[in-house]
Amino acid sequence: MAYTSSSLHLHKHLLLPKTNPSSSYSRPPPPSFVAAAAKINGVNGHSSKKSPNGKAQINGDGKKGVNGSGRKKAAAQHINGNDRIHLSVSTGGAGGQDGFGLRVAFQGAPGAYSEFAAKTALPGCDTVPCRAFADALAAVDGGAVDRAILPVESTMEGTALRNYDLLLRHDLVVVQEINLFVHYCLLAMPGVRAAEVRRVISHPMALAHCGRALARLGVDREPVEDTAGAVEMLRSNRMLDTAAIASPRAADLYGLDVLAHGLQDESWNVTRFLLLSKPPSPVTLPMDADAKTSMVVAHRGGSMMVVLKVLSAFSSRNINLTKLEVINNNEGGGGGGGAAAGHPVMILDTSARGAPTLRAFPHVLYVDCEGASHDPRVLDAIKEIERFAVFVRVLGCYAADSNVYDLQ
Ligand SMILES: O=C(O)C(=O)Cc1ccccc1
Repeated sequence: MAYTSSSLHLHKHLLLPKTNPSSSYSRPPPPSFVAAAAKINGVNGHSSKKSPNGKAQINGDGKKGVNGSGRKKAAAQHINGNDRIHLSVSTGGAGGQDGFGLRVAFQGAPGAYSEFAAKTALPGCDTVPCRAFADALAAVDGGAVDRAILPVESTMEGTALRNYDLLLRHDLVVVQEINLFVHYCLLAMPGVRAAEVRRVISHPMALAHCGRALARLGVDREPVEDTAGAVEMLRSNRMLDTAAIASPRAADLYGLDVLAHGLQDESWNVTRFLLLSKPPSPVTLPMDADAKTSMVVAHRGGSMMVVLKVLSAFSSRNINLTKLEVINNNEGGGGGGGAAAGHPVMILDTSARGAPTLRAFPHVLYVDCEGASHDPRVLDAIKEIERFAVFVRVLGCYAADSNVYDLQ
């Protein structure tokens, strides 16, 4: 038994045709983004504690973080139709909140991509490293932090089913989405040459995204918890035959050499992250905001018929879908990479009176649509789906963010 998963429609902005970044970089940024850049530059270093050497610390553990002196201006690219324009920085997302005073849990060591995503979403936040994604979600669920950040899909691999599994087991709401260009570098201890590298360690997603480059190098691959953790491991163990795949920022933070840039098999490599909070959602969307609603639909099977009915519920109301992922645990299906391959999807049902219960569903759809969850058209579509579905849970309603941020 294994999950089968078919993604019918990935996040629409991640599917835009590739453009040549160098040609779009020459465009001048619109004034509003210049203003935002100035604001963020003032923020840097303000929220972070300073160590005696003037470097920023995260959680007082002496590690440098992305806020403070280690952080340069974050570049953002705005997508207008097929047009990519090199702009400047995130404004902090929905409602203009910059995240001051908020603690955001992420999986990995300081310098992990998830941390960059958190700082992009909420530049003023304090980031809290966690060993595993499950720990980050438990931290926000248990009230130890205010938010958690989770990568949920990438242009190269589609939905990160394991992370969806985790999300569904918790009573958390999606409050923001962030799309990040992910550039991978090959990092090694100072002085180590590429020819001396026998083994490459990194997060499994990073190893998968760089499969062709690693095959060319003819090295062994070893998965570790996260990209920055791999870099930290190299440095603390002074590994001279091993390289790590991580960001150029991680190279700066940990003082490693960059042996190669742009290791990813596809140049258009964007990861979508979700920022999660305990309900009720602390984010109030302006009435005129472009919103998105994420939901999970459990049904009795017969996926294609159900998919047609779901499509009809939205299309008859002129609502666009930005994601539709079909999850089945049919015997003999190709693996979808979910944490519990061969097992039903476990979803926390928070709708019933009394304590929320974890329920098992073999047939599930992950759906994102345009529009707010309180929009009458979206409400009606959900009502229609509830007539034939076993269970529907709205995972959150948040500002649609068509930016793709580039932290290179
Ligand atoms: O390992 C990291 O740095 C992460 O944040 C997880 C990850 C890995 C690869 C792409 C995006 C996120």
